[in-house]
Amino acid sequence: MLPVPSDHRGMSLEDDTLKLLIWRRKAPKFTTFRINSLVTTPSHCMDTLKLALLKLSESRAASGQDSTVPPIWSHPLLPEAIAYGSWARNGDLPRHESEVIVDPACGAAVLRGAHVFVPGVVGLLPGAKEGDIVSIYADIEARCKRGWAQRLEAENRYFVGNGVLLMGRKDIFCDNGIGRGIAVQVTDNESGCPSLPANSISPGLAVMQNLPSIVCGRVVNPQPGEIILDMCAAPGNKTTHLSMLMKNQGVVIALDRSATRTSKLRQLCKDMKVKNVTAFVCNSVNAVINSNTQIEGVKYGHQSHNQSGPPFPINTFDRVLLDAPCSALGQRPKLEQIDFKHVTSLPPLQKKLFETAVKLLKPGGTLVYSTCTVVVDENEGIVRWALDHFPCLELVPAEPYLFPSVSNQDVSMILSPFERSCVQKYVPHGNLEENHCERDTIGFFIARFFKRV
Ligand SMILES: C[S@@+](CC[C@H](N)C(=O)[O-])C[C@H]1O[C@@H](n2cnc3c(N)ncnc32)[C@H](O)[C@@H]1O
Repeated sequence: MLPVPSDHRGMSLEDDTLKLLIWRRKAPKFTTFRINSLVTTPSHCMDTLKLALLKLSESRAASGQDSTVPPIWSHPLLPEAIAYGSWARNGDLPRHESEVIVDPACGAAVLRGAHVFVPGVVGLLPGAKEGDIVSIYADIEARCKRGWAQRLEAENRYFVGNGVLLMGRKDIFCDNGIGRGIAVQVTDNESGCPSLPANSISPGLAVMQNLPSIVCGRVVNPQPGEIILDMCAAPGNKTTHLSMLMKNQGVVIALDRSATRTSKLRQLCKDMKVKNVTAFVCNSVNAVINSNTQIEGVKYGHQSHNQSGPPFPINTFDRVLLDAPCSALGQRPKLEQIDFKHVTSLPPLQKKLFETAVKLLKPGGTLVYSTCTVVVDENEGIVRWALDHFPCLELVPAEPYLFPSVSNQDVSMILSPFERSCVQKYVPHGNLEENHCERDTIGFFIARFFKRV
């Protein structure tokens, strides 16, 4: 069901895909990190970030830009979450004659504070040369082939920032494949998000993670010594959070269908000194031993587990996180068009994965279902289906709550008032000027179930 439901805080997004598109294009004004308490403290990371922001602000002051250091906070309920704000802005950024066209993913990265790397560039006007001051536009309609040499019409492009061109066409669109390095040093982006150097916080000390994803790990609430399944785990942001909450004690089994993403997960575990995660490349739909072939008496104790991959016997895990593959319409900034066919193809896969999750969960265990989308069929629709199909499941409050659930007509027809009060949903809201890190964030959905004994 699209578009997204209305929001009780005021703005209705029903039947208004355009508003969703506008919201997706804006970067949240806050950049959130999750601190790895296995190896560091929030205050250490906040001090490091403060220093990095101060340095940036000095260089901005030197070039005459607004240099008020963005605020930095730690979250009162989630000590592992810290966030910093954006540069203040008086008026619009100037637009320059010389233009660089980038692909939508590169455009979104610029809005998040990145520079423009060569592979992201699709177009540059003839005659553009190193040292030119340029405006950067994203090719939101995917009109340009690599090497494009004209201006894009206003309705097909989206302004993301300004910068200094560091190389000309010849180096960017070189004949022998794709060049490397920074093509445009971004001096100001449209979102005001600071361009902190990638290594501002050493790898392993913290990861950039949106606030609702951090809440999701807390809703799972894993305990030291338990055995946890993370069914769609890569690249491991939530897996490593679970492990951190368990103080590295117990077992986390991380599954993902993508081998490349699973390698990233393993690397993240290494960087973060996470020791109780074992990862497997696996289609999680098939992660349960078929009931006909179930091996009686196999115990997945903490010792044997490291050697034992999927499929697993039924009733194996204390807690299961199903952070499902989804349409990701809550992710922002995103500059691509929405692929509606893809959106409608997802609930059948989500249901198959859910069915496996229920089988693998121990009676008395906790199942958390989450997505980073705002589509009702992928969220409340799955909860309704699950409650109707699995009498063993009970919907329980997805605490801790940062956001109350959403009430609107669509959702009221699917979930009862009590059920609506249990789930947690982050949705776009009307006031794009909202200035709060819990409100100006990504779209996300969390539901928690208890499996009756
Ligand atoms: C929302 S992302 C997971 C993000 C991850 N939980 C984190 O916090 O870093 C969804 C993941 O599901 C994986 N996936 C998709 N279909 C799957 C399947 N049938 N079995 C296992 N993983 C699957 C994708 O490869 C992708 O990595």
